[in-house]
Amino acid sequence: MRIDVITLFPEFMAQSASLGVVGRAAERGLLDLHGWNPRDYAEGNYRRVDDRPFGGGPGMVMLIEPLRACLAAAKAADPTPAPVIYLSPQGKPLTQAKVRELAALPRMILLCGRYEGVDERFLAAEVTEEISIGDYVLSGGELGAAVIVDAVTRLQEGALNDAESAAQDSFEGPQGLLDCPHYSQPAQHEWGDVPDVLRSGNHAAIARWRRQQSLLRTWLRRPDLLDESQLSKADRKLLAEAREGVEP
Ligand SMILES: NC(=O)c1ccc(N[C@@H]2CC[C@@H](O)C2)nc1
Repeated sequence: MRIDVITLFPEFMAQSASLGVVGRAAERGLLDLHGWNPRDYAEGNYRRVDDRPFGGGPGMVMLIEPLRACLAAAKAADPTPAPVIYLSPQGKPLTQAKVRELAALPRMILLCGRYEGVDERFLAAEVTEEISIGDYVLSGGELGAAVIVDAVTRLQEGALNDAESAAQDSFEGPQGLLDCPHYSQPAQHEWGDVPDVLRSGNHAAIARWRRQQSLLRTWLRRPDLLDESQLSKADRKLLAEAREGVEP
């Protein structure tokens, strides 16, 4: 997958995509990441990318023309069509379903704003969709872009080996349940022992326990994610059994 990021801080994107699973995927050619800096496309000896807002008020607004030239350069670099996605608190909240949709694309262009934001006329003319990574304000869209790069890259075929299978992650299953608890060495510890079932070698029992824990945890922590009408008969039975004696 090719991802082009328009940002005043391309070095930030390069660094965040050089680590761990994403870094390895990039090395494997599963991610082709390019940074584009609007300042490189700003005219004049000050190379302005921002200016004061009409109507007054604090802060600065990113100008149309440097962004327009920068986006044109990114598009000219590769003929593959791509949605232009603007990161902002006014965007549609990012979900794993949206991540899966984006991960299936051959390419996307991520636009990261700074200051008070981008001239509305650029957004109206060039942006396909706005995405928010949560209901809070950041100083730039780069962290949102890094979140999207990470989330879509780990879903690329070959990015994760079996042990890291994405399917075990929260929100990954068909019902989008939270992940179950995980344990490793030591089996006994002053903070508690590993549940016996996990050491039983009984893979059916282990899978059942993990599913039950995911159902219970989702019910306790994120009931908004649990649509019981969508649960199988087996899952409803597991959840009922787990609920006994548990106060939400
Ligand atoms: N919640 C989010 O996804 C988010 C995205 C961007 C952002 N800040 C940038 C700076 C100026 C404007 O481009 C928007 N804050 C929050």
